[in-house]
Amino acid sequence: MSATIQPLSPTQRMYPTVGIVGVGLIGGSLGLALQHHHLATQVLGSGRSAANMAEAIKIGAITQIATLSEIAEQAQLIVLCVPVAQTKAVLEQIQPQLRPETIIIDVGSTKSDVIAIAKEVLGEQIGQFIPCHPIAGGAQHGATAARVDLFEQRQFIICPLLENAPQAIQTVEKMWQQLGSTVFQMSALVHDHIFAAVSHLPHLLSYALMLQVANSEDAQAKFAHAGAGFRDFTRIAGSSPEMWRDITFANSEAILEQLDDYILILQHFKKLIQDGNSNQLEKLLNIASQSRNNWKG
Ligand SMILES: NC(=O)c1ccc[n+]([C@@H]2O[C@H](COP(=O)([O-])OP(=O)(O)OC[C@H]3O[C@@H](n4cnc5c(N)ncnc54)[C@H](O)[C@@H]3O)[C@@H](O)[C@H]2O)c1
Ligand SMILES: O=C(O)C(=O)C[C@]1(C(=O)O)C=C[C@@H](O)C=C1
Repeated sequence: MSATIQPLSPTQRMYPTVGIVGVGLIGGSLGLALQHHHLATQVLGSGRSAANMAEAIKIGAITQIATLSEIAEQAQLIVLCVPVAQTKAVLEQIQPQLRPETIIIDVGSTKSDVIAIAKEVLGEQIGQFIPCHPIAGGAQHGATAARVDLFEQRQFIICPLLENAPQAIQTVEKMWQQLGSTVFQMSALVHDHIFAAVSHLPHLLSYALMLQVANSEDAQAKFAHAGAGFRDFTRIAGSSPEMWRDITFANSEAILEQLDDYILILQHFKKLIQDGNSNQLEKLLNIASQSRNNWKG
């Protein structure tokens, strides 16, 4: 845990120059945190929107705006913090200048698709790519939403490739531990299955409920009187539509499985309500309530 990890001296910095591609919520928070913990001397940032990059400089998330070529030439660590469907375009631009000692990691919410793209673009250099995913975030997006403490007391997942050097994985692990995260390793398949259930499906459900209420004739009255339950359930419906469109299609197989199971439960609930079967409904609500109350998340 972060409390037991000693800070590094400047000479021990693992990656003196870090390049962040996509300086939004995650990229911006990483830039702030790396500098706060003195883990990088220079943080180069590359992005798609000039206004967002200006904000990234203003809040100090990056020390300099750079092109992808400059990042590939100068950074010891490159972190891809773009929506997952942008991975291919970014890697294709980095690959021609990629130095053999540079490590690339990503923070994408899906892993199998990102790994397939990285293998396709990087070919024999795939060992330099370490697939990652911080389980930290929020519904706001862009550099304005960046937070220096975003990764503290959060999980960080690595889905190592056979081609990755153990030493390179250890260095990435150590960096995220210094940022306050607890690091776990798992396969991409297991990762995508788990997060389809506990992250991707909940986001789709939240968007769906928001749509249902917003599209109803008396939407104004509903919004005017909605309380904490609706607010909690729909918080994540304010998340980036581009990011969630990409995640949904990147992990569609696992998400569809979870969606089918969820629909079965909803249909079962519907039948119990139609039949007036309050005993059975209460039994199921009890199981769910106990599971939620026992969950330490
Ligand atoms: N938001 C979360 O809760 C969360 C949590 C964990 C992981 N992630 C993953 O992190 C990544 C970034 O998410 P975010 O929440 O920071 O989103 P964000 O929208 O805040 O930031 C993404 C940034 O990438 C930039 N960008 C998009 N395409 C680009 C391109 N081709 N080249 C350069 N920059 C480009 C955008 O302009 C934006 O500033 C996504 O892959 C997402 O799946 C998000
Ligand atoms: O805190 C939030 O709002 C989040 O949705 C964060 C959250 C999640 O827990 O589902 C979202 C996407 C990720 O890839 C990781 C974390």
